[in-house]
Amino acid sequence: MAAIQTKSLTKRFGDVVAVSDLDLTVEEGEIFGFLGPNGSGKSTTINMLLDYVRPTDGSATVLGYNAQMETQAVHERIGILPDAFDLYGRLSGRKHVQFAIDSKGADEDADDILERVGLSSEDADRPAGDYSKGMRQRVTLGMALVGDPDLLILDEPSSGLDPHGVREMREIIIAEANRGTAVFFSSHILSQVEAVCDRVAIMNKGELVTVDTIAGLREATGSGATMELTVDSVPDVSFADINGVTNVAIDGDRISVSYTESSVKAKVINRVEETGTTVTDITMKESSLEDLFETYTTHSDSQRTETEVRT
Ligand SMILES: Nc1ncnc2c1ncn2[C@@H]1O[C@H](COP(=O)(O)OP(=O)(O)OP(=O)(O)O)[C@@H](O)[C@H]1O
Repeated sequence: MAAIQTKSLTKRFGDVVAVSDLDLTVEEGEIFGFLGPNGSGKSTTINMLLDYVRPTDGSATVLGYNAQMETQAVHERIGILPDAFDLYGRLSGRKHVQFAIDSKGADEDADDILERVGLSSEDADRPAGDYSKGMRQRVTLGMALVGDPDLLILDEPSSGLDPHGVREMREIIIAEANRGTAVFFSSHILSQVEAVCDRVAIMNKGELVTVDTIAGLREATGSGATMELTVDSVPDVSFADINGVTNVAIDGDRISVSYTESSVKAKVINRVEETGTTVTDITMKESSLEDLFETYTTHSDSQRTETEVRT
């Protein structure tokens, strides 16, 4: 059973097509990144999964339950970290978590949950009105973890966090996934997605432009990595027969080889050294996730398909 499955899911607000014909499957236990620039339809999709917004067309299931017809069953089995959740300033973090435990009828220990999200006992007893953004995120995430959900839906879990907070949030997400929980999270902080996600979907202007692993995206866009070799003499070799080499450029004593498969590196170096040339230095340049993201989302026509990207 899929954690999330949407079929032709569509939402129009008047003339604006916020989400168009979305077919998406998130498997059980998977960490799935839902990416896209502002206004690309991420929140609207999440809101349809939670039945906060009704689709114009299409359907969605969450943990096998119909998101529109079996909303209560969905909400009982998932944990949600909304985009902007206000804590009650006068209540402590511990009281918030305890409140979530009581209202879900769960029998968990608030302290265990607070420990899982890294909120110290001292901080947990202070009023939430005094909390930093990172501490508020921890409490909200703690509330989402109550009831041991099979799926966590996190809308921009890292927004407003400093790099340290982002790293900690990432560690919490990985720890929860290791407990078997599927995690579906929207983000535009691409480096975070790269570090934790099994797969990512990229939305642009309401349309799904691709679903793949990060490695798969690199391969599909041909924007793999470049290895630059500094050599003591320029060898007379060709790399054309090496699978995965996409470009070769020679400039003085430097040979730049772009490739999409990492096995290429050793083959290229061997080929150069077989000619008697000595490689004196090697530097690597991987295209960043930002580059990949740009490739998929800055196209003027959002109707682009995976096949077009590949060519
Ligand atoms: N209630 C609404 N009424 C009218 N238009 C809406 C409504 N909600 C969203 N939209 C529009 O739908 C489109 C998708 O918005 P959505 O909030 O889903 O994008 P997003 O990818 O979550 O963006 P962000 O990263 O900024 O949160 C936008 O053009 C937005 O203006």
